[in-house]
Amino acid sequence: MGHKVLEQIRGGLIVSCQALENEPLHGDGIMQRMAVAAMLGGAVGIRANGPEDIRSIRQKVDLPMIGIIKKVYPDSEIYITPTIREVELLADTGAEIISLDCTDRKRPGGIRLEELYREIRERYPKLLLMADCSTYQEGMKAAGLGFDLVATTMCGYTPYTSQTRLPDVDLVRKLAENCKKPVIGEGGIWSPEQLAAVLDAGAFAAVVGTAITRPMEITKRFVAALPTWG
Ligand SMILES: CC(=O)N[C@H](C=O)[C@@H](O)[C@H](O)[C@H](O)COP(=O)(O)O
Repeated sequence: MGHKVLEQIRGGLIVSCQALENEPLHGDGIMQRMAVAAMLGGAVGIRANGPEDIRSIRQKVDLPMIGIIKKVYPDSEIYITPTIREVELLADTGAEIISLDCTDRKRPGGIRLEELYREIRERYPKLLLMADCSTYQEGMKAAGLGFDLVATTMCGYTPYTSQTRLPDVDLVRKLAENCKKPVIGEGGIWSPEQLAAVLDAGAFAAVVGTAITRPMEITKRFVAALPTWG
C-alpha cells in the first residue's frame, strides 16, 4: 500500500486544510469543502488535523491523506501528533500517512523519538510515517530511524530556526540530496513560483496550507501591503 500512496503524491501538490478551534473556518464541514475544492483544483493529497475533519474529508475526497493531531501538553513544546495516543486516534481514521513532530525538543513525558517510533512501527506496520522537522540534522535523524517521508514543516517554528527565509529551499535541497527518503517541502510556500522552486530543489511533493486555506491570513497579507495615505 505504501508504495502506491507515494506514487500518487509524487511530484504533486498536497493541500493542508486545517482550522483550529479558535479559527473562523473551524467546524461546519468547512474543511471538507476546502478539501473538495483542492481536489477539483488538482491537489494530489490532503493534510488535515483531527479525526473529525479527516473522517469528514474522507467522505468526499478520495486522495491520500496526511493526518495529524495538534495537541498541546503542559510539559512540552511539541504539538503535532506528540504521543502514541494521537497516533492511535489517527490510525483509526484510515489516514494513509501520519505525520509527527520530529524536532529535537523534549517530548511529553520525556519519551524519546526513538521509543515512540519503535512503538508505532510495532503496532501499525502498514502506516506511512512522515517526520515534521525543522533542520537538516533532524531530517537526517528521522530518515535514519526509518521514517518514510521527511518534511520541512517545522523550519521557522523552533526556537533555533528562523522564519525569515521560508520556504527554506536550501534545506529541501540538502535533505533531498542526502537523506535517501522522499522529502516533502512544507512551510511558508506562498506562491506558485516558490512551489516550483521547492520541487526543482528535489522535493518529492510539497504541502501548501495557509496560502490556500486560511483566508484570514491571506487577507492580512493584502492589508499589510496597502499604502498608508495622509
Ligand atoms: C508549524 C505548523 O504548526 N505547521 C502546521 C502543520 O500542520 C500547519 O499550521 C501549516 O499550515 C502547514 O504546515 C502548512 O504550512 P503553510 O501553512 O505555511 O503552507
